[in-house]
Amino acid sequence: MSSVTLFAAAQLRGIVDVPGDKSISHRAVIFNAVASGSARITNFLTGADCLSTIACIRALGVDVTQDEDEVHVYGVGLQGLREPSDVLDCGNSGTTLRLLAGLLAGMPIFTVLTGDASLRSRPQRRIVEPLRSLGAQIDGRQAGDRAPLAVRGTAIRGGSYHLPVASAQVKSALLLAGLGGSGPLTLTGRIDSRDHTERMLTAMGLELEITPEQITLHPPTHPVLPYPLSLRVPGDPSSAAFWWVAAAIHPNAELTTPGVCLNPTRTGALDVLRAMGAQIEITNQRSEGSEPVGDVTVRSSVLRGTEIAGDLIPRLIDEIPILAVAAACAEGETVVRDAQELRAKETDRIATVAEGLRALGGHVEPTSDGMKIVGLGGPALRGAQVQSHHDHRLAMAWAVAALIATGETTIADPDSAAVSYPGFWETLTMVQHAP
Ligand SMILES: O=C(O)C1=C[C@@H](OP(=O)(O)O)[C@@H](O)[C@H](O)C1
Ligand SMILES: C=C(OP(=O)(O)O)C(=O)O
Repeated sequence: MSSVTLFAAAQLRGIVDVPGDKSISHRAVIFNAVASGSARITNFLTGADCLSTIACIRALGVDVTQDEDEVHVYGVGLQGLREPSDVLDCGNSGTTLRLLAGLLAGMPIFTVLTGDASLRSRPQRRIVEPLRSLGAQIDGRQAGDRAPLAVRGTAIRGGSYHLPVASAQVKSALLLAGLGGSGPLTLTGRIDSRDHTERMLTAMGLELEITPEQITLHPPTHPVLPYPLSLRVPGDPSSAAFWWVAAAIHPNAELTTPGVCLNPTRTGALDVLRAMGAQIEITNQRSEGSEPVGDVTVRSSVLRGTEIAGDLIPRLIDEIPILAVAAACAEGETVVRDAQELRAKETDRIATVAEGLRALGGHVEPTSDGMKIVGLGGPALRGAQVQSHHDHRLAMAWAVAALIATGETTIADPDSAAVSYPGFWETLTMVQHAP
């Protein structure tokens, strides 16, 4: 489909089972690939990014079966990955490329990691430099800053690294390299990004010492480690956020997203929506495997502007495009700061969010590390032609805007939503027609 045309919705109602979390789905396959047995993963995200991870792991000689959202991974142990006969295609997925680069840095095989045009334009020095400091032999275009990356697996040293940016991909790449290291690896600095890697590796029997200041990983001393980890993947809060904002900005709405991951490193969007005055109810809070989950209901709300900055940023980085739509419909100004990481995503999301919101009648000023949005004082966007630039989060953010915009909204390249949210467009129709 080259474009989709949408109109405002009369109402939004229903229970939306958002797909499994993308970060946890990637990790469940990658970590279990080097475990000492087989694992069953349910509610796996079948988005294109996680399917890229499965394809790469299979190319490394690991049996992975997939039947809809149920995946079985037959782990080969830390010594068992096979050298692939071709390059590994990570598609659009930064998580796939960066986590695999870290894991493969310490394996006795040669691999080349590449991806689509967007992924090949994203910075990789952030993983290449720290991995090299641990002894990794890794190179790529632009002195190692751009994929394709060539990884000549070698002995990895223990040591320490100070993370300058709060990136879970960098943190995880280093921890995965450390699994094959000759001694403990300590990470300091910005370790406050999503912590699924730490939770899952701990659940797989590895020894991690975690304090607010540092993480130390001890390489496994027994071949039975890591143990396989079967799990049900909780719902993805980054996907649920589209429905939370849709319900908050629409004047006749109530949407519930059950079973969403409520890991505190992921709940920044809920905190911001609450600060903006959104009516949010969280029920049925429980633990699923290593993660807290709960059911989130959001109702029509009157929103006011807020500040999104500092430590909040890593807790909602992927939700900024949809939070910008909420800000455009609020009363007063919203300022996003400290979010220069947005420029290193599938698109430069400071530039592309500002462009799209302006086309829809929003008042947005991009800044070097974020944006200023002067709200329209209510759901007063107007339909327009908007670009998704093949960025899944933009395609879905503009679809939510269309639900309250006047006239018709045409979104180019809507299929990119399937990178993280297969079924998004069907659900968009469903919530408008639920009784
Ligand atoms: O580790 C992960 O699963 C992810 C980390 C984040 O990226 P950074 O590590 O670049 O912040 C996020 O944007 C991405 O969607 C998923
Ligand atoms: C940035 C994202 O993913 P990745 O870095 O894995 O491509 C995203 O899903 O918004």
